[in-house]
Amino acid sequence: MDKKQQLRNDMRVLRKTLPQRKDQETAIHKHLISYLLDRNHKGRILSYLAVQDELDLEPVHQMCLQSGLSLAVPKVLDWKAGIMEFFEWPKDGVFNENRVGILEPRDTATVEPATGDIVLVPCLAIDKRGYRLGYGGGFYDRFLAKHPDLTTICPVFDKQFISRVPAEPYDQPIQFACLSSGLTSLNL
Ligand SMILES: Nc1nc2c(c(=O)[nH]1)N(C=O)[C@@H](CNc1ccc(C(=O)N[C@@H](CCC(=O)O)C(=O)O)cc1)CN2
Ligand SMILES: Nc1ncnc2c1ncn2[C@@H]1O[C@H](COP(=O)(O)OP(=O)(O)OP(=O)(O)O)[C@@H](O)[C@H]1O
Repeated sequence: MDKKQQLRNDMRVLRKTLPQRKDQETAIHKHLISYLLDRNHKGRILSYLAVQDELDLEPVHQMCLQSGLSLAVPKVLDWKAGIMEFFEWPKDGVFNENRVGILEPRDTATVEPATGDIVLVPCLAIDKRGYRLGYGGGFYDRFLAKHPDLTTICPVFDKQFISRVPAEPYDQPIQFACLSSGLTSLNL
C-alpha cells in the first residue's frame, strides 16, 4: 500500500476516537463564525455536508443562512473523472444522498465561484505547508486548480494537523487551517 493510502487508513481510525471531539468542534465553529462575521464577508461560502466522522459544520451553516450569506455545497458530477461543482443551499431543504452517503442539493442552481469566495475544505489530515489528505478522489485538487483565486480553509481537529502529508505535483495547498485554538496561516 502506498504512503498516502496508509495514512488515509490511519487517519480514518484516529478520527473515530478523538479526545474532546465535541469541545474541539464547538471551538472551531466559534472561530469560523467570528472570522466570517469580523471580515464582513460578502462573498459565497463553499462548504460541505459532513459524512462519517467528518467535522460537522452545521452551526456555521445556520449562521450563514441567518445572516443572509450565500452558502453552497458540492455535488459530484462525475465519479470516474473526479469532477464536482458547488450548488446553492436548497431553501426547501431537499437533498439527495449520493453513493457514499453524502447529502447533495437536488434541484438548486450551480454556482460559479468568484474571487474571494471562501471554501471550507474537508480533509483527513493537513500539514503546515497546507498539503491536505482527502479521500483520494482528487475532487478538491481539480476544483481548486480551476479556481486559484479562492480563500481556502480546512477546519480540522488538532490531531489531524500533522507534521507532513505526502505531496504530489497536482496537490493544491490550502491557505488556512481552523483548529480549536483558532485560524492559522499555512503555506509559509
Ligand atoms: N462531506 C464531504 N463531501 C464531499 C467530499 C468530502 O470529502 N467530504 N468530497 C471530496 O472529495 C467529494 C466527494 N468525494 C468522496 C470520495 C470518496 C468518498 C468515500 O467515502 N470513499 C470510500 C468508498 C466508498 C464507496 O465507494 O462506497 C472510501 O474511500 O473508502 C467520499 C467522498 C465531494 N463531497
Ligand atoms: N488537477 C488535476 N488534474 C488531473 N488529475 C488530478 C488533478 N488533481 C488530482 N488529480 C488526480 O486525482 C487523484 C487523487 O488525488 P489525491 O490523492 O491528492 O486526492 P485527495 O486530495 O486525497 O482527494 P479529494 O480531493 O477528493 O478529497 C490522483 O491520482 C491524481 O492523479
